[in-house]
Amino acid sequence: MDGTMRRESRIPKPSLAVSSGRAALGDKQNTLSQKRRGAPLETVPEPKRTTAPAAAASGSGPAATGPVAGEESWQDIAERTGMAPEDVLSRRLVFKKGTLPAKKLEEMAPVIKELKALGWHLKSEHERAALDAQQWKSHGEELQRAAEAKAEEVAGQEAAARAQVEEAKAALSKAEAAGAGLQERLSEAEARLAERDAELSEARRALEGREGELEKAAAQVEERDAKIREMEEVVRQSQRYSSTLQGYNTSLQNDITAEKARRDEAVRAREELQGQVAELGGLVRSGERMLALEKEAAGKLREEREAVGREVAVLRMDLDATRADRERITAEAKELKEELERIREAGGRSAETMEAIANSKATLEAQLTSQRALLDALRSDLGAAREHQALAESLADSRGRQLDELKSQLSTLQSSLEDAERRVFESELIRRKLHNTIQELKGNIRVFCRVRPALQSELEAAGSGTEPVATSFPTAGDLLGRGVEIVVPGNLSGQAPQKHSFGFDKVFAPTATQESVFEEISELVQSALDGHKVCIFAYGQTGSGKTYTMLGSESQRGIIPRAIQQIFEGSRALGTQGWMFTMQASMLEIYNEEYKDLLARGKGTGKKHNVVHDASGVTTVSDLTLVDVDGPSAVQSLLSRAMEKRSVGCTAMNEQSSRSHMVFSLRIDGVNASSQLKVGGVLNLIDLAGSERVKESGATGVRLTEAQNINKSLSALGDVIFSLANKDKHVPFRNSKLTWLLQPCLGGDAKTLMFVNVSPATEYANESLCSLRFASKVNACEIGTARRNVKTA
Ligand SMILES: Nc1ncnc2c1ncn2[C@@H]1O[C@H](COP(=O)(O)OP(=O)(O)OP(=O)(O)O)[C@@H](O)[C@H]1O
Repeated sequence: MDGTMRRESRIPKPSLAVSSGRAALGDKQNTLSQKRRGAPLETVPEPKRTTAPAAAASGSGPAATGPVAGEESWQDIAERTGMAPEDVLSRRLVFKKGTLPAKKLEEMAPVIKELKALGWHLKSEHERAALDAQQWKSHGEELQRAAEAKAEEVAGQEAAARAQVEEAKAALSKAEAAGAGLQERLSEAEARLAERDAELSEARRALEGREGELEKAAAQVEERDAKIREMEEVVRQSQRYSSTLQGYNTSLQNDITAEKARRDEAVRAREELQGQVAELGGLVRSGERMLALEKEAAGKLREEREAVGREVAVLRMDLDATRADRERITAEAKELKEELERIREAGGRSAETMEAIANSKATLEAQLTSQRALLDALRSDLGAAREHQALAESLADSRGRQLDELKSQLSTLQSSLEDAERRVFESELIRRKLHNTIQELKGNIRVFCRVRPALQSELEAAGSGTEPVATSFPTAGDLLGRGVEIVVPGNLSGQAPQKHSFGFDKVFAPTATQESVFEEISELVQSALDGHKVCIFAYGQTGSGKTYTMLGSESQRGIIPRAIQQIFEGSRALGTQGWMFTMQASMLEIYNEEYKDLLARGKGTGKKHNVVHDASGVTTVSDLTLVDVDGPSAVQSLLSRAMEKRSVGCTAMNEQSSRSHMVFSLRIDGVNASSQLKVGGVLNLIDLAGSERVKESGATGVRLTEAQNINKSLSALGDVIFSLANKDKHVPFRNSKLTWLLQPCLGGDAKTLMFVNVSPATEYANESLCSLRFASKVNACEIGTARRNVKTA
């Protein structure tokens, strides 16, 4: 309920008790006076009649002051006569002429009585009216006082409300100012965060750059390592060859002083190189250690960066929360403002609203305080994060400096390596030259051994407790890179396992690639272009990797395709010196002691062929298809054609076993128009069929015949080699088609290289031992000095 109404109801109201006898007149008078004032009838307050005037009430006063007891009152007269006071007052007494005064008095007596009663009545009415007026006056005064008090109260309330409104306004503007400050601080914090983010991403980029440099440095170190290994290998070869030099032909006595000087030079160079290698090794190791430290530091840096990133994320979350709070506060302030507006508009002065405003203000203040605290915390967090960043940056700087140092060390290393490489290259040239001279003078067949990797089937076949691999390689000493050891397991008759060591011109371990193998023979291939007869053949047990070494596959190209490519590239290079080359290729196989033309077509197929060697060492195979070739692709298509025809079968030891000896022959004729020189070289590349223990392979039928023929021809090859080694007068070249075909290579003026292919499996250790023994004999076999076929045109 409205407070004003409550207060008005408390103001005393004069009560009016109207006597029933006077009601009509009073009502009439009231009505009249109201009409005169023009005020609405129902709103006129009725004065309260207290008591009648004392004299009239008691009736004990003199006649002049009140009616005489027993006299009729005006009310009775009016009731009786029905007259109104006006009727009495306006009545005129008319006497007949001559009426006596006594009579007149008598006639006048009732009128006088009526007038007296009316007079008394009017007097009492007047007194009553005066009393009422008095009461109305005091009531009016009371009302006036109440109104004044109320006005005062209202004015006080209004002033209080106004003060509260002012206070709320001040609180609001304070809140708004605080909000604006908060906003400002938030944007500042955001700007700082953005700055921080940019700094962080820059640091991250710098770090990535450093990481890239680290990787590059690591790659360089690896490259250097590989080069050092290569250098070590070269040094070892130098060692080997320098020691071989000592034992060589006494016929070189005259040259020995010069050779010795050269050898000493090589040894000195080698020692110097060894020293450099050791030094470089130390440098590389320290570089590696530094790199490891660097990597560790980079890892720490990365962790710190991640920690900073996490802190930034937390800060961002805090900032979001602050932003949400700020928005909430802004919304509340807005609501408050709206509320104030409403209050202002309504002019309401509700104490509750004021209280609510005060409460909101207090809440606002509390929130502002907490926001301020949060901002302080944020600020301190930002400071800490900045410190972290500075630390990370200084760390990155020091890492950068270390990296620069490392780089400069690496460049020093690089230049000393380049220097060492140059020296190694020079000494390698000397070594090769020396080696070729010795080889040519010595005139023996060179032997390279290649041990293939263990096949999955071999690893699986090895029983538990049996070592699947029987071969090993010396890791130091004179035989490093050219030695191979094989352990032949013990047998049931009590024979203990036996280890056998062999040394060849070169030994390729299972890890050797096709490329590295070819690199070793490329010079030999090159000499075919110079007019030499070059013969490279692969010998070994079935499944030991002969075809893989000679032909390889599309992705792992072997010696034949690589040699062809080199010959054509070399011929093109010699073209600039005036050389013109023509080349003819042929391919044959010896299958079951028969020559077969692998390039024959139509009528040519199935023809019988004979081999003839003329006095000048030229070998001719009758009716053999000779194809002019002008590039590697032409030869490649011939190879594919031939391989389709070659006799291949599945044996117990090899799914794709070559059942024949395959001979690829490239005749190279060169003419130099300016020097009038002619050269005639031959490149024979031979993939022999594999030796096989018939008993163990369990071959029958066709496979048995093939195996017998293969073994027979290989044993004939052995006989020829041994005969040559013994310097027998008669060498049984004619004992097989193979030895007859290879006669010029084995016993003539050719440069011959034999690959002995070996399986590493313990299962085939006995066969491998046989192959290695055979190869050893071949290596010791002297076949004469290689001769270059050069004539004047
Ligand atoms: N160096 C090597 N690296 C990987 N695999 C090899 C290697 N040498 C040989 N092999 C694999 O060994 C298996 C036998 O090799 P390959 O056919 O060359 O033997 P082979 O001596 O020619 O046998 P055969 O005398 O029966 O013809 C093949 O699967 C071949 O791919």
